[in-house]
Amino acid sequence: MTDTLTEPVTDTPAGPDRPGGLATQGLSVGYRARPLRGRGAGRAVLSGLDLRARAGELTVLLGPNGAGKSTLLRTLCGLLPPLDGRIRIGGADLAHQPPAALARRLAVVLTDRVDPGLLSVRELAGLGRHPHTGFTGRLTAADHAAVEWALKAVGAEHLASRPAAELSDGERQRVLTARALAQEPEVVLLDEPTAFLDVPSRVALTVLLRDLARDKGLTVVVSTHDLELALRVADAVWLVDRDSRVHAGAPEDLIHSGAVAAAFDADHLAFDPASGTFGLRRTARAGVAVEAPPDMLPLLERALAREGLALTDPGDPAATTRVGCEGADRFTLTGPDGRVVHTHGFHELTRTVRTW
Ligand SMILES: Nc1ncnc2c1ncn2[C@@H]1O[C@H](COP(=O)(O)OP(=O)(O)OP(=O)(O)O)[C@@H](O)[C@H]1O
Repeated sequence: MTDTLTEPVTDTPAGPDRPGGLATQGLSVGYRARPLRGRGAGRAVLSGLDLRARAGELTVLLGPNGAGKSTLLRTLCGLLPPLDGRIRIGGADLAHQPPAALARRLAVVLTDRVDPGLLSVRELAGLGRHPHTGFTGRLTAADHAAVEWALKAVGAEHLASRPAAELSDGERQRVLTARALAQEPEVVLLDEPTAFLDVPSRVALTVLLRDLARDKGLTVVVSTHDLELALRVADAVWLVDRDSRVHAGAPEDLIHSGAVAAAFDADHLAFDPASGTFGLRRTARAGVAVEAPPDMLPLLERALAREGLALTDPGDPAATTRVGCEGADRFTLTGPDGRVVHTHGFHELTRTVRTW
């Protein structure tokens, strides 16, 4: 399912591709053996990659810990030399691009700690403009406007005058993303940009990156462990599986092929292809007959599953426990021995059935 660098630009059936984008051909990424150790050519983490991130799309890189996501992103931005193969940005070979030209086309946010020294947030974001400034490095009005826009886009304009060294992890992550956007590149590579963000901010940043890709024709590649969010928002996914194979396609392609489940299912975690969400594997020890309004059923199912009880039909004669709902969060429990207990709230409910 992977795209190749040589894939022709097509206007059927998928519609015309925008020019630009990022593509790899036969790419191997990894680490060369140190000369002193003198042990061969080094270790490939991922090999034979024929991948394509399209302009105008958010491509999300997924995979378990240690799968090689950071190694791939570092190679794509030129920080690590490829062990083999080629990388093209907008059709031009990465290896042949002068650093100054590359800096205008490609922005990167990695997970490395950045020491901002005495810079303010605005000045730190302003560093993103340097590939565009002249010899003096002085920012023009247009540069300042780009910085203000980028800070606003990531919801960090209120931080602009603060010393960057004082930022929280999540605030710093936003500002570094703003620095990359201020650069106005063709391609943006971000390694776990949502790692330190709270849930609403994760959603906001991921949607922002997708919208920027679409509205401005950017090529955006983001690694993340936010699987469900990525599968909902991303236009395309590169998924590294446990055997170091990379699957590429729309999220639904990889859900449908079983690649998502194969990469992440574990002892306690199971992927549900119908909803595109992960859930805890449940091994019910008994059934519980529940009579409750429909809006309470999902919450009761969650709470009781934690206690090893699976919901059954209210009329099920085999159910040893019964739960009735009286109003908002008041429950009547009938235990296996016929004992009746009235509880208030889900915590009392679960603590009670745990003792039965
Ligand atoms: N500098 C290095 N030298 C040698 N091996 C390295 C180096 N950095 C990482 N590795 C190894 O390369 C493999 C891939 O690591 P990488 O950091 O790319 O994974 P990742 O998918 O980004 O993981 P995570 O989700 O935990 O951040 C791992 O086995 C790691 O130990």
